[in-house]
Amino acid sequence: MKTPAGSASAAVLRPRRGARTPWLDHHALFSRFRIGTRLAAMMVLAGLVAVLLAASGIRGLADANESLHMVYEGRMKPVRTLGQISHLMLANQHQLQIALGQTATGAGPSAITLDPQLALKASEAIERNVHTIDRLWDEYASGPLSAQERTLAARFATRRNQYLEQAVSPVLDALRTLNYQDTRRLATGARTLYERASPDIQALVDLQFEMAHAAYAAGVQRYNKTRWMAVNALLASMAVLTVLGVMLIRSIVQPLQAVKQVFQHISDGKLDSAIEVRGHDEISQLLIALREMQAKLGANEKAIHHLAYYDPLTNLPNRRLLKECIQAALAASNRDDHHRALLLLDLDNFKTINDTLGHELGDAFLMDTAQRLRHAVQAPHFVARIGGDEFVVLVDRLPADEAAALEQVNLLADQLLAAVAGPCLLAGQWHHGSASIGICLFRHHNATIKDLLKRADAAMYQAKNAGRNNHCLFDPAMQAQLETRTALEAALRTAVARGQMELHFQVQVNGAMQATGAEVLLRWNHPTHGPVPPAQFIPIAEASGLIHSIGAWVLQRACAQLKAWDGQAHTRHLELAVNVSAQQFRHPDFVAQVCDALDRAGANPGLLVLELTESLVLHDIADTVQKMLALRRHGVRFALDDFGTGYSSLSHLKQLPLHHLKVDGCFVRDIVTDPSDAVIVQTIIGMARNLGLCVIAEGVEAEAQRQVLLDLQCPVYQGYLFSRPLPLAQFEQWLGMHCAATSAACPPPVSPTPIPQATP
Ligand SMILES: Nc1nc2c(ncn2[C@@H]2O[C@H](COP(=O)(O)OP(=O)(O)OP(=O)(O)O)[C@@H](O)[C@H]2O)c(=O)[nH]1
Repeated sequence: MKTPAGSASAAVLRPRRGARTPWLDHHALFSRFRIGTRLAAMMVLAGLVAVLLAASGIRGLADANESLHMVYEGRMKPVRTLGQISHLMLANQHQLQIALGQTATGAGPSAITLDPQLALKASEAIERNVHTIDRLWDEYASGPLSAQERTLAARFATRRNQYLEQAVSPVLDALRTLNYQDTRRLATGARTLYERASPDIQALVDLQFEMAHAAYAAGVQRYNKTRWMAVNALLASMAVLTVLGVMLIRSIVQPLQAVKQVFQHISDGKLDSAIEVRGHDEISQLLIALREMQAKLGANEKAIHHLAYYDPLTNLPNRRLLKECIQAALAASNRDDHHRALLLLDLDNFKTINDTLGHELGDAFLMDTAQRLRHAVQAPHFVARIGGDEFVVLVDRLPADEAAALEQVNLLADQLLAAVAGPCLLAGQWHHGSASIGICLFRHHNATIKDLLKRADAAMYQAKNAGRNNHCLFDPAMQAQLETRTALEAALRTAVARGQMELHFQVQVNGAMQATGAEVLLRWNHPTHGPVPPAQFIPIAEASGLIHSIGAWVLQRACAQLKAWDGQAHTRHLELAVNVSAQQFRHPDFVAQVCDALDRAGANPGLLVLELTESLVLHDIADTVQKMLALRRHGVRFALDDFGTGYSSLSHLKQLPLHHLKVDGCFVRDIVTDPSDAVIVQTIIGMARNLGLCVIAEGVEAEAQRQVLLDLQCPVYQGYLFSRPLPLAQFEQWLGMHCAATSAACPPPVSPTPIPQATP
């Protein structure tokens, strides 16, 4: 039997309280959402992070661009402008030097004049430069200036105005008048004013460089800050995304591993794992489906186990489970000194309940009996139904002392018999059952399961033979009987082929002592055991299934005999009655078997009488009638054997296509002395007459019995008074001696006569 799955498996799938694994908590959080939703959320989050990082990068680039712009536009352009102004002022000095370089000589020192062309050119260039300086300065001064710049610019503007007004304007006049001396003097003054203004403009330029450097440093700082923020944001978002990603992956992978584990448990046959579902996602739904599947598989396995190990009718353990328990008891008996016992309980005459009340009530009786046995047998003992009306009780842990063990087991057997004997209401009537119990004690693993069951079976048969409703202990002598039975079964298999089987014939005569037929009786002459009684070998043949081949052989021989007698005048009228066992009759091929035997022999079917017992006929009345009618259509006749001992009802009799009723010998035995037997026989004869049946009285052993039967107008007799069953040759001899040349078929029924007074 399967043991329940270990708690380890449950622990894997359902962590202990307070020791919950982290993934399950993540799972609890995550599994509230579907996996698709989780993945989409993760992607959106990653997208957002990417957008934020890109935005901060773009912003950093914009800041850097702004810094560059500031350096160029704000500082480099003024530097160039101021440089141009300085350059133009220097260029003016240069023009003056050129103009002073070529002179014309007049009378006296004051007669020296400037070259008109060069003077003109210089004055025009200086004028242009002055205009350009004005424009550039206006351009510079109109731009955004810092306070320091404004201070420096104001100083430079003063110097420039001095330069223009005190130097440039007079010098232009001197140039136009070509006055060398004035031009030379004013040029020197202009240089002085230029040199005074030049440091101011240089200070302005230096300031621009300082401010450009400061703007550059601010740009670098902003760049570093942006880079720091970007890198940190990237690292932080990567860390967050990694943690979330790992949690997301674990929230999917680990539950999937749990699913895999559930599958593993299921494939290992552990179907009671606790599967905890804590979310609503796809895996949770899968786990729910798995839990349902596991529950269904568990239920199916239980059902299969129950079907395999329990009897569906009584719900008691069946033979298979019993064998496993006996095996365990045998193993345990190896380790201790306890006695143990098997009690095989077979209900007495249970077939009769089936036959008379029907199978349904038979089933009800079995269920009721099972219930009683269940109550009578307490743990550690064990009761099982092993088939039909057979139950086995395994008694565990009896005392080591044999006498004490026997005492206990006998007590239990008495209790079981009392339990079976309790009243049971069947079809409105109280029924008291009884049983026969075979007991077999064992210890120290001294037998196999088969041995033990065989021993209990042998003891049970002993109890049956001892009159039923009792129990019997197996003893080794029974073992010998068992072995004999086994040996007989082996010998029986080859008995027909070896010519050990023989038919004997017991004559049946009419009132005029004329032979009307014979009953065929099978005899087995065993080479070493001698003649084996039918009561001994027929049950073996039935139990082993050999009855089919033996029965077929008997039919073939009987038909061959009918054919043989057909050729002689004094035997051609004789009927041959063949006993048919229940197993043989129930075989689906029985009708074909009989027809085949008749056809092969070419015998007259009207002379073949098949003898059926009441219990056989009533077992399955519909099947019986169907088979009898099929054979009847071929001309075969039927006799109801042992009539009066069973439970045939008139309604059953009416349905059966019978030809003979055989009155059981037990009514004939005391017919002379017991008026009730005479009344019974007379009633049977009267009834048979009314039903158109021929009566044959069995067991007629005395002339007085024959006389009474004759008075009762019994038409046919059989018994030792006329002849014992004889081998063929002696039977034919008997026929020759007693009724040669006489012909007598079973006479028609006659009207009943009053019952004669029995003589004491
Ligand atoms: N109702 C019913 N009958 C069953 C079931 N299984 C077997 N049987 C019948 O039980 C009967 C067993 O009969 P036996 O034990 O051979 O004979 P018996 O009449 O009990 O006679 P003894 O055992 O010799 O006292 C047979 O007729 C079977 O057909 C079952 O499940 N339900």
